[in-house]
Amino acid sequence: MTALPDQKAWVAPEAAPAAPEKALLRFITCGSVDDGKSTLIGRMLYDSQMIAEDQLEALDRDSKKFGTQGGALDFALLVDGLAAEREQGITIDVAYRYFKTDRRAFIVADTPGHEQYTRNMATGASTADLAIILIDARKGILPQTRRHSFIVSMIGVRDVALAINKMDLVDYSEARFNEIVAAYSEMAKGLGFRSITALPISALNGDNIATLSERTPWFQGEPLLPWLETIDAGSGELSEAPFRFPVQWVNRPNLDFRGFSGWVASGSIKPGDAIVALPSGRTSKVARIVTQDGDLPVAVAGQSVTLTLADEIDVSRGDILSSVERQPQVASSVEARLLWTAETNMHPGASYIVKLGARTANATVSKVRALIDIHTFEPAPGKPLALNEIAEAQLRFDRPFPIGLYRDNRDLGGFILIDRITNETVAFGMVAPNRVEVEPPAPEENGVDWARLGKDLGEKLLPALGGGVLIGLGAKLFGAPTATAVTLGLADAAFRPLVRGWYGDFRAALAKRGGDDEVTPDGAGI
Ligand SMILES: Nc1nc2c(ncn2[C@@H]2O[C@H](COP(=O)(O)OP(=O)(O)OP(=O)(O)O)[C@@H](O)[C@H]2O)c(=O)[nH]1
Repeated sequence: MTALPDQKAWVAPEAAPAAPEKALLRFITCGSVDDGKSTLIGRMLYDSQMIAEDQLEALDRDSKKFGTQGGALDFALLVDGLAAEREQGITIDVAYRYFKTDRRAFIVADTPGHEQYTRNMATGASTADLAIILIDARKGILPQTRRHSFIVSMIGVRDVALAINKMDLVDYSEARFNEIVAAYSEMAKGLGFRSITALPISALNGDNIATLSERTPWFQGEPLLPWLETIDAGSGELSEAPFRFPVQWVNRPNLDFRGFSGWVASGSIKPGDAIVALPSGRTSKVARIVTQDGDLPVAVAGQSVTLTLADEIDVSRGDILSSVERQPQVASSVEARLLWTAETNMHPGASYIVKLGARTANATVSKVRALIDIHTFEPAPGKPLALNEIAEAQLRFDRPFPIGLYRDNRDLGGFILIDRITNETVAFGMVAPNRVEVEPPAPEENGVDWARLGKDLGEKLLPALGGGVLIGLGAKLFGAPTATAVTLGLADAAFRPLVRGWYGDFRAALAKRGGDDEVTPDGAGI
């Protein structure tokens, strides 16, 4: 057996005092295919000494068999667990990895770079506090970088690490790094990130991962792992927000105890505080905050507890207990962003099941207001959604829900749509203010450009026919389709070749529209 390379010790900076236990940090790695996501995660596991001796031996064996590094350790193999993806060399599912350093524990979602797996990426992002967006230093910003950045922002991730990877392949060029950072900052304007922290790295060689690299003396920032250990991402603001407690379970072990179990989605609560149960609107006061380790004097965002109330009010699974002064809206119609995740297209007007927290209802997409063009982030005319498309839409539920904006509270603003028959999740939804409504261009109706038709009639056909006045009158009296048929009927045999080509397009458009009695199926009428 070949000797394994020494596992680089991950040492916390010397001066750092024994840090208090930090909250778990959930993050996602995303980027285009082959940007090095799996390699980066493998490298982080390795540098934080999270790889057991036997795993390291297996990695060494696998690296020789499948690796891309000429026998040296190929860290991507630690993470790309599935046999199929090893053969194809791509990540096809979301792999969650747990690792910890002396100062923090992490859960990282490694998500696929391929476009058809955008939904997996969105799944990974839905629990993340932070995103590492990888960019191959040679390639710069790719379409997937834009798509992933957009989805990450839509799903509520506010802090981003822009990891410009494979710096070894661009000679650790400061100019190239700055160029990509500038382009990304420009692109990300309007995505609403709170912070973008750029780092030049080589996941393969370990540059700027655990320690600062001598090969980038120009880099003034922190290496990735120490930065991840200390960043305050995600939930800080939630403790300041109004109290929201989605009830996951009505806990009734005996006649003397009735508690409501769940987790504090935002804000804080203490015994004696007034609450309102939604959607019923009944009010009471918190009597006790019960946990396995005894009663608490206060519970804050992120804690799982059981609340007992001073009064016997009707509360069921899926209800929200809220602060009385600042209550969420209770609504049966919402504006939302939808990411379509099903292979089958959206059926306009169809009824889906909406699941928001522990509550479900019937839902219809009443209007697709605008599609979001993932390359320009600009809205385009709305239409039923296909796989991986994103739209701003209006939904109607058959009963009222307590809701909130997703960006304020994922628990009250995030939902999924489920197909009633296949039980498949067809869309992720986020309650969001509607920005725009884009209607399809008015003259184009049912595939027929009526304006162009009229223009062509006037400019080309009618002068030739010499019957302009009559046809113009016909158009006014009968409307455009009938007038066109009349025109065609009047056309002299001499003009038939001209008319036929033009008429063929027209007929195809009408056929798409569902046929028109005045037009014979094979065009034999002319
Ligand atoms: N030279 C160099 N190669 C790298 C670096 N990071 C990753 N690679 C190589 O780039 C290729 C792709 O890396 P992966 O980690 O599999 O990429 P990925 O982004 O996980 O790709 P998918 O799983 O297909 O989404 C592999 O051959 C890696 O060894 C780096 O910093 N420098």
